[in-house]
Amino acid sequence: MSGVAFEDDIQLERERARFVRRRSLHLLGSLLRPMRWRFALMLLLVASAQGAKALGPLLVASAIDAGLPALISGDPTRILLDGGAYLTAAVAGGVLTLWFIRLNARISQAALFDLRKRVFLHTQRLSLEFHETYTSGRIIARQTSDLDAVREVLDSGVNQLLSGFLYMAFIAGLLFVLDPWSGLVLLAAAVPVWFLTRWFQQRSQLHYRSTRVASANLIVQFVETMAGHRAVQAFHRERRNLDEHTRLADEYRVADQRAVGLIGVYNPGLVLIGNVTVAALLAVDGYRVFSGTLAVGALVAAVLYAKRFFTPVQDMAQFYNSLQSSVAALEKISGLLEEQPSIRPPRQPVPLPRAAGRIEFDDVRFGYTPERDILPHLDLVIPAGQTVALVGSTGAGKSTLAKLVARFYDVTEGVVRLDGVDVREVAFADLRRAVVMVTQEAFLFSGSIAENIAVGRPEATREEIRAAARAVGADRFIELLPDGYDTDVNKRGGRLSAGQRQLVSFARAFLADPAVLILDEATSSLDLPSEALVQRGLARLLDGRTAIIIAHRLSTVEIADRVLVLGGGRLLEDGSPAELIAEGGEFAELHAEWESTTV
Ligand SMILES: Nc1ncnc2c1ncn2[C@@H]1O[C@H](COP(=O)(O)OP(=O)(O)OP(=O)(O)O)[C@@H](O)[C@H]1O
Repeated sequence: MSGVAFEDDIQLERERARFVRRRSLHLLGSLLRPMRWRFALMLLLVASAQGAKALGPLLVASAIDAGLPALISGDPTRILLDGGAYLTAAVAGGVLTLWFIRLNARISQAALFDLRKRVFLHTQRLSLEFHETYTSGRIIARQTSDLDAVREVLDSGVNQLLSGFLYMAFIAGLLFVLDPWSGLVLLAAAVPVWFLTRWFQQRSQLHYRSTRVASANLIVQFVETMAGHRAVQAFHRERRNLDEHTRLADEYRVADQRAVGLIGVYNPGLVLIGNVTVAALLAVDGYRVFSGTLAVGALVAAVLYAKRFFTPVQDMAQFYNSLQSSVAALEKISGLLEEQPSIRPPRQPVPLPRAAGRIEFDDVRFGYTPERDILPHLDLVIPAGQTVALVGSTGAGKSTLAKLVARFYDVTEGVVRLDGVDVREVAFADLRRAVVMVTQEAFLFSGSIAENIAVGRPEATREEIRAAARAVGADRFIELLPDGYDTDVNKRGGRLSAGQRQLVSFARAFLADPAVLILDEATSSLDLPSEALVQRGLARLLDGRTAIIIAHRLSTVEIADRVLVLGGGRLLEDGSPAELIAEGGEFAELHAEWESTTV
């Protein structure tokens, strides 16, 4: 399994390329399998339509060589039959084509619908660890441009490629039946076409891979700039971002230009080979007609076939680029789908329907990467109902410790327990109910305030939502909003301040009513009235549950039962705020510092 590991590589080594190809085909197969009978019917329709279309020149030859002489000697039957057959074949070809295009659209749209859903479901399932490194820009590229590339091929792939291929096969076959010598001339022309196509294939595959990588890089940079536009403006990064964007856009331009440039060689090459073939046929067959070994009708049919033979090649070549980008897209999507969540649900979950909230770190060691331990060794017990403030310098490992309790990551060694049960053995649903993490950003989803609070417990009634808001003191500002609880948070007038967002996220957590609450306190300083409001809301939220607060404020530390000072991933101090101040260690210093800045 390699997942998304090699998705930026332009040139894959042989073994890996084969693996990636197989993975894409497997994905395609799994998408089409449920519709295999419909797919088979479509193939049959495509084949029949092409067969009917290819009959034309043969009937023309028969009309000229047999029908015309019979007509001249007074018998119109043969030529009428040939004309009728020609008409029937043309109508049948048209009707069958219409039918298979419609069927193709149904099949391809159903497959895409399935794929779109799978990609969404899967990315949602992947663990935080994956999302932290893969970036949302890439996910967006997978969901948008890559799915579009796959759509293009599924929509017209069978139509262009398969029908083109079958048409050529029928033409070659019929020409051999009609006149093997002409068939041989056509076959000889296929040799340079084959070499030219191989050349084109190999180059365009490389170029198309680079265009996909370049387009994904562009999207990543764009999303990052837009998502961080506040920081961009605050730090006047516009110029630098523009330079970066220009560089990436230029890479994209160059890559695309190279890819398109290939068609400029390939297409005229094909046209040339086609024309030379027609000229060769005219020369060879013309001589044979002259010497009486070939009928005129056969010559006409051979020329018609030769001209028609190369028409689909051009279409197929044009289409080859879309196919390449679609193959590259499918390779990436299949890689993404191959990624496994690093946090796995337990095989035999221990039920924990109503946790009390006792947390225990037993001999825990943890690092995000094998090279570096963030928490080298931690033993810690937090009794149920205790409010713990985590303090420490930046990068000390406070968020990391909190993430281990919520099982966003698994420990490298040792055990984290909730109510005595290893968190790795608790069913996801129970763990998510028992442990809720309120992050600094206080993320709001699009929708109303009420819907945003209900995220904590989707089945909550309006009264329960109001009660939660009331409990944390969010009701007053909500009722003053234009539409109260129904105010859309993304509309003007519904835009909330940092403090208000915090209160909404508290109400959400209150409604969820977890046994353990983890709170990454916002570092941004609120003004004093908001801070007082948020602190009151917080106090009500904490009541009766275990809480771990990554604290950045004096007022928060003061409501904690216990303070843990973390430094370099180790517990440096542990005690009640009063005890630690009396001891005069690091916390006492920090406390004094906070006190001096808040007055
Ligand atoms: N996803 C990650 N992958 C790799 N390293 C990480 C990851 N997240 C954090 N780290 C590293 O782990 C260390 C501890 O980070 P953590 O976020 O736990 O610190 P913190 O004490 O919460 O800091 P802050 O107060 O600044 O939020 C840091 O050195 C950081 O670089």
